[in-house]
Parts: sequence; C-alpha cells; structure tokens
Amino acid sequence: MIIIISSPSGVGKTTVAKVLEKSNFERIVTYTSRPKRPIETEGVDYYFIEKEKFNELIKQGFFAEFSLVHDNFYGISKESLKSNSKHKILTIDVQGAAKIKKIMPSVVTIFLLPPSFEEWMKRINKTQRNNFDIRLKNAIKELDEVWNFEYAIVNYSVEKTVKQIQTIVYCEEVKCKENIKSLINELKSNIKQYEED
Ligand SMILES: Nc1ncnc2c1ncn2[C@@H]1O[C@H](COP(=O)(O)OP(=O)(O)OP(=O)(O)O)[C@@H](O)[C@H]1O
Repeated sequence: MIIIISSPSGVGKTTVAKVLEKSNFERIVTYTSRPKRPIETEGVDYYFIEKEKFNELIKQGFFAEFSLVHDNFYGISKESLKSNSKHKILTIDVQGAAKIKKIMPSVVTIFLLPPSFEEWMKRINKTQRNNFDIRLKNAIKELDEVWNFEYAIVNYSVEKTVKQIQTIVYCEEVKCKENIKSLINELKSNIKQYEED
C-alpha cells in the first residue's frame, strides 16, 4: 500500500515519515536537481542529480510525476511506486499528491494540519526554511485542497499522528477490495463441490 502524506511546509510530514520508517514502512526517496544542503544525505533526503541528467530521465519516461519548482526539478520514479512487501510512505507537496492520486487511484492520501497558526510558525521557524513568505502564501491554496484528501490529521504530537496513520493502514487493509475476490470465488466453488459430494 502506498500512503501519501501531504501538508503545507513545516507542519511535520518529514518528521512523521521518519518515525514510520522505523516500523514496517518504507519511505520513498524522490529525486531533485537542487543542490544538496550540508545537513542532507544523498539517498536519504533525496537523490540529488544534475539538471541535464534530470532532463534525460524525463525523456526516458523514468518519472511517474515531476514538477519544476523555483527553477529546480522534483520527481518520483516509476520504479519506486512498484509494490513490494512493505507499505510505502511518500511525503509530497499537495499538487504532487493530486497528480499521483490521478495516475494511481489506489494510493491512500493523508493531509496533515498544524494544531494552530502559532504552533505552526514555531515549527517553521525551527527549521529556518528559505522563502518563508512564499511558503505561507502557497499554504492558503494548499489548505483549500484538504477536501480532495481521504484523511485529515491534526499533527498535535508525532506519536499520536503516527498511531493514527497506522490505524488508517489497518483499516485500509480490511476494506472490501479486489484482493478478496479470489477467496470469495474459491469459497463458493468449495460450497458447490461440497453440495455435489
Ligand atoms: N507533532 C509535532 N510536535 C512538535 N513539533 C513537531 C511536530 N511535528 C513536526 N515537528 C517539528 O516541526 C518542524 C517541521 O517539521 P518537518 O520538517 O517534518 O515539516 P515538513 O512538513 O516536512 O516541512 P517541509 O515541507 O518544509 O519540508 C521540525 O522542527 C519538527 O521537529
């Protein structure tokens, strides 16, 4: 199962995803053409690649989704969205989430909200992100997109948010979906066989 966690900047999606990674979740690492910051690690925070290489990969159809933000490319490889034994977590901006949901309707989308404006500003300030004003301006549009998500979690504490996401996954796993069809058919044919014997 792929779980998308989206939020405006500074609400806490990266922090929450890193905690989930310690249990049975694999964090999808995305690609960027922006330079690596000193605190970032290649292959953990992003795969950092040159712009030329990024263009080449676009032409090869390597990305499921990509976007150009402030002159830097960000993208998700098709390979990383393939299913394996682990649940996957993708932290992505609100617009990216909408694009992925369109091409992969089975993804589960979660929107994180801050508990209050004051608490949110404290968190943003802690990370000392650039383009603070632009991030806040974008957040107005992003907040309106919450209605297109399946779940909305107010990120009061990381521990509680992680528990809520785990609960969502448990519930999603037992939803009536395609994967029970073969079991239902098998049970029905066993009943028929039993009746005939
Ligand atoms: N529930 C929480 N309670 C208190 N602090 C939190 C909580 N969640 C995250 N934080 C803190 O808020 C700050 C921003 O978190 P984080 O970097 O995870 O946000 P983000 O949504 O990934 O932001 P961006 O989109 O800009 O990368 C960090 O300092 C983090 O430790």
